[in-house]
Amino acid sequence: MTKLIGLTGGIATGKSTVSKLLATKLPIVDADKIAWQVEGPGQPTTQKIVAHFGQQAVLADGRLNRSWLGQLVFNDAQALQALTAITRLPIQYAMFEAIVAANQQQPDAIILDVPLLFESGWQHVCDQVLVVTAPPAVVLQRLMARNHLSQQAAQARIDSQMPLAQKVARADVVIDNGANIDKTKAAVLKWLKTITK
Ligand SMILES: CC(C)(COP(=O)(O)OP(=O)(O)OC[C@H]1O[C@@H](n2cnc3c(N)ncnc32)[C@H](O)[C@@H]1O)[C@@H](O)C(=O)NCCC(=O)NCCS
Ligand SMILES: Nc1ncnc2c1ncn2[C@@H]1O[C@H](COP(=O)(O)OP(=O)(O)OP(=O)(O)O)[C@@H](O)[C@H]1O
Repeated sequence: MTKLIGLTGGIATGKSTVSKLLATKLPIVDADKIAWQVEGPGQPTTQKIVAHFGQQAVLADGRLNRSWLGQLVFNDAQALQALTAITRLPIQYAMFEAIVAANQQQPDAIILDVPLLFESGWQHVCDQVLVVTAPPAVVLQRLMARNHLSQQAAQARIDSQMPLAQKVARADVVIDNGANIDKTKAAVLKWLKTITK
């Protein structure tokens, strides 16, 4: 039977990097990608975001104004809670659809790449949960570089999530992505052998 494998970790620890390594062997359901679709121009969820946060939440062409909204919610816990209350269920529903579609190929496992896996309760339907980690200073540097954020803005994003140590404590498997990518690749391939036929 197809296993459901949760893949999570702190922001910018390297979930997408690990997910890309796994994607060569297993189907991936990517919650961030699904969120982009659910929050696309004219989507019901986008309309609800505008109704709550105002017209500034979208750009002139109807796309979500991610930098404006990110700046707001990652510095205001109540705003983040309001956004999550609007987006959580539509994202989960779209994820169920993607899981059903992936299951048609009867793979050994389906990877659920979900940044907010524990916060959303997905661990309860997963056979195993993989948590990707890296040291705090490395995470901060990677986040600042990738998203062109100041140290303060990057730290605010990190602080808006469940602490990484709590995620690690709940992991079945910890993938350390603090060093170079070759080390991570070796760990991922080793784990993969335990899952695939
Ligand atoms: C706030 C938004 C507009 C910021 O967009 P931006 O392009 O700058 O960031 P991106 O979407 O790439 O998210 C980056 C990371 O932020 C973290 N993050 C995103 N949403 C949330 C949230 N609701 N709570 C805590 N952390 C979050 C995740 O680690 C994610 O990987 C965007 O993240 C969003 O719409 N979030 C709500 C949807 C959601 O919950 N997505 C997560 C799916 S599990
Ligand atoms: N082992 C590594 N060595 C150097 N840089 C890395 C390594 N792993 C990932 N990175 C870089 O760090 C940044 C964060 O990685 P990635 O996007 O995979 O994290 P993520 O956990 O998916 O992030 P988010 O939670 O924001 O979606 C990216 O710019 C990526 O290229």
